[in-house]
Amino acid sequence: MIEENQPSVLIMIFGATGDLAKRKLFPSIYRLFQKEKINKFAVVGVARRELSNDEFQANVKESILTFTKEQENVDEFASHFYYHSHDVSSSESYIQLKDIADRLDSHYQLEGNRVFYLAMAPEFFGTIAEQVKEQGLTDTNGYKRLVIEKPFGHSFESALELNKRIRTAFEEDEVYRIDHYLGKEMVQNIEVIRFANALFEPLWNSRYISNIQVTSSETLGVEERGRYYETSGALRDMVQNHMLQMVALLAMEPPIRLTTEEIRSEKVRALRSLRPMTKEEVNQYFVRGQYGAGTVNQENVPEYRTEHNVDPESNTETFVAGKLMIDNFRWAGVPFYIRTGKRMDIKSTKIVVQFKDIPMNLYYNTEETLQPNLLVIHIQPEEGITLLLNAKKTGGDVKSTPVQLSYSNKSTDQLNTPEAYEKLLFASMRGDATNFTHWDEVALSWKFVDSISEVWENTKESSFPNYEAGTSGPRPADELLESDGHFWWPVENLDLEN
Ligand SMILES: NC(=O)C1=CN([C@@H]2O[C@H](COP(=O)(O)OP(=O)(O)OC[C@H]3O[C@@H](n4cnc5c(N)ncnc54)[C@H](OP(=O)(O)O)[C@@H]3O)[C@@H](O)[C@H]2O)C=CC1
Ligand SMILES: O=C1O[C@H](COP(=O)(O)O)[C@@H](O)[C@H](O)[C@H]1O
Repeated sequence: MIEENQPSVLIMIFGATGDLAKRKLFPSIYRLFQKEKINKFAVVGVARRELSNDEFQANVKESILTFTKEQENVDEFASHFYYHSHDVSSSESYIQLKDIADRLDSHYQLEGNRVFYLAMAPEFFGTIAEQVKEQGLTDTNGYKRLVIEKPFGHSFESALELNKRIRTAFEEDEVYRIDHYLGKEMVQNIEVIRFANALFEPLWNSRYISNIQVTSSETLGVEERGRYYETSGALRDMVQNHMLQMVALLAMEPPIRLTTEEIRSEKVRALRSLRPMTKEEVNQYFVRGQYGAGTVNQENVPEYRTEHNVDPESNTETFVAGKLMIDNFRWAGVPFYIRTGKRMDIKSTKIVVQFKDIPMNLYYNTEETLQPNLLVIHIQPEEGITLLLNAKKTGGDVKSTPVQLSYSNKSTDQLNTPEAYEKLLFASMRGDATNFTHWDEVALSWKFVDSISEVWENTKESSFPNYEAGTSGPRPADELLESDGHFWWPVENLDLEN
């Protein structure tokens, strides 16, 4: 059941001295507090290093100032934070944590509601879930929920193993697997655009749509995450979760109701319809890349293989492009192209829906530049929608010209959209699991991605590095579309401002 606003809750953050807690979690909880969405709450931060409550609260205040640039009510806010120095493998430490939790529960009247937020390296996820149960932290009168960060496993087998361990302590409906793309405003908007518009709903199928392109490009490199990224690559880091989640939302059938269960079940059906590939077909449908040295935002940047904690002969992909076919009645024959990479020319996530040409175009003779209709969903950095149409060129002759109808979220609502983590944290407190990934989605995504990684991990890519940093990726990614008679719509030309 989804609770009303102002849930009372004790949040236990495992990994409270880490990067995610500092950059995303403390600022998100602060914004919820400032918006008065929570007032009866306490946070226990858990990590190995020794800190007093005062030192921890000082860290929280510094994070608020750095990442929100605000400090109103920050002392009062930080007074809700407590710290427990803890090694995740020590049972004794969980017993002390239980004592702290019980005391805060009664002090703040939190009704026994507990969110366990795992913001630590994934190898600890299973142990923490088991320990919080064994040491009685989950024996509570209120709800108990586990919010779990990515990556959820490294393959289908490892995800299955992790899931079994978690499920010894939490039911599936108590597990909130984070995919932060599902917290993004315009990703959540996909369903509304599709299902609330008479203009699009009837056209959303293979009769009218030529292809759909989903691009998520980053200018950042691998930064300090070389050790993790070497075992992950762009396929596991971005495709298994964010990219396939966006495809599922674009491809799913309308749910019969807007409930968590109905939406999830339609997403699962869409993922089940992904056309499987044989080993021989993988490189026909998918292209991998790795960045070489280049220039990004006027700065010279090194090649991936010389980044910190990266093998100088690394076979890890930092770029993936792929063609997904969804073998069901609605999408037969319509390619869904996806593309994601690090150190590309632009930071941008966009979806382009390309409609088919009309059967007979009266303007072919007079106008060479007639374009297909496009619906562009701008996920980030700008948020909005653009519809590209053809209209009459002003003047005497009957000639057509492309025109754009644009809606920008920010300029229309005059609001800063809430950060994804703020929305997801609040949803987990309220028991709304709609924008978290169900185990069935995770399992299907891993099975699909495993079929690609099995081939890539067993064949060294001799062309690596095959794209220069600061570009739009390797040439074979363009050829993937050209062989179907398509091309990638250039994301920079589709900006809302243009
Ligand atoms: N950072 C980000 O932007 C994102 C992170 N994530 C995910 O979030 C999770 C955390 O990432 P991030 O914050 O970057 O990681 P960090 O390495 O910055 O933080 C790890 C945290 O774990 C604690 N820790 C490590 N070992 C132990 C132990 N044995 N017992 C108790 N605490 C321990 C560390 O504290 P101490 O050293 O004091 O013990 C620290 O608080 C990962 O799963 C990551 O994949 C997902 C998306 C984005
Ligand atoms: O999950 C991840 O996402 C980020 C990209 O997120 P965005 O919101 O900035 O688009 C990516 O940099 C990171 O490697 C990956 O783990």
